[in-house]
Amino acid sequence: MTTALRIHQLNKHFANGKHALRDINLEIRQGEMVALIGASGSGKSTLLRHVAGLVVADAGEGSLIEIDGCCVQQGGRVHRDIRKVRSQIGFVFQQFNLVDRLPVMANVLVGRLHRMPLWRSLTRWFNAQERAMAIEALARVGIAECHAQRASTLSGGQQQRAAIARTLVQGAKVVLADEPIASLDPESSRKVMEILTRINREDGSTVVVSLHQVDMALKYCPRVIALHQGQVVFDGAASALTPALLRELYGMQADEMLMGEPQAHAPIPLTTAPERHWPAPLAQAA
Ligand SMILES: Nc1ncnc2c1ncn2[C@@H]1O[C@H](COP(=O)(O)OP(=O)(O)OP(=O)(O)O)[C@@H](O)[C@H]1O
Repeated sequence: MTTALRIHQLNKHFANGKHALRDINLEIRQGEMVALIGASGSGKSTLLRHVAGLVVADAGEGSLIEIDGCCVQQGGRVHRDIRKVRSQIGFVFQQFNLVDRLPVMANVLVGRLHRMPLWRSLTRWFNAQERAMAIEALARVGIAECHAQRASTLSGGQQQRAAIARTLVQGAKVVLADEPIASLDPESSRKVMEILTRINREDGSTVVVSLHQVDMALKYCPRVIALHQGQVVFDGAASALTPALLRELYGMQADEMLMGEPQAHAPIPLTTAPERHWPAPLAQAA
């Protein structure tokens, strides 16, 4: 299987001196569904933003990020062809990043802009085929009937689904989702995770999703990468990440990571990862 994402020797110091990412080396194969977990401030967003080329790493000979063999950034410089590489990357944000006053359809069609001739992207003139594609994407995420509504009139969960539809019309090979369920209720969270799983399975897209809730990571993602203070402290099968190991890695912070939102309904398992039942706070698990 080909490598979808390669990160080599990545370090990031912010201007205030914070060493946010430390010697990150990772390889993610095409078609994997991977959870990025870690306590608040562990570096999840910073890492995903580097992968999308939104933030540059420390200057350094060896540092490299590649998507599908194409350079995103190297040695602290974003590649000159970053626009082309970015067209392969769909980014789903915690706060959806939709234009509130525009209809849902127009928000979704934004995903096509990079594939259109310049004159059309400037005038935002979309043809019938593109519109049909947007409706189909909205149908896949279950909100086709909302296409004409202003984005601001949708619930949080529906807005996040519209944001995912935008990555579908974009044709992104790699979907990076940064805390996509952090501001959603349990039912909406479950729907969003199931949609991401379906995209991964049906389209073969690589999905990397950062999550606060360990239970959601284990439920939906066969592979988990855990960050702690900017370092990768675990990278392996979800089934290997036991509560004891989590406590070893995070100490008291593990309790907070295990206390996800209670599930409104028992979710349908969609991954090959075994169903896991976590004792609520780790403190009680010993
Ligand atoms: N622009 C910045 N300038 C300085 N420090 C920053 C900046 N952005 C992030 N940091 C710091 O880098 C560290 C990692 O932050 P990051 O947002 O990546 O963590 P996170 O794991 O995504 O956290 P959360 O789960 O709370 O979103 C934190 O200590 C944060 O304060």
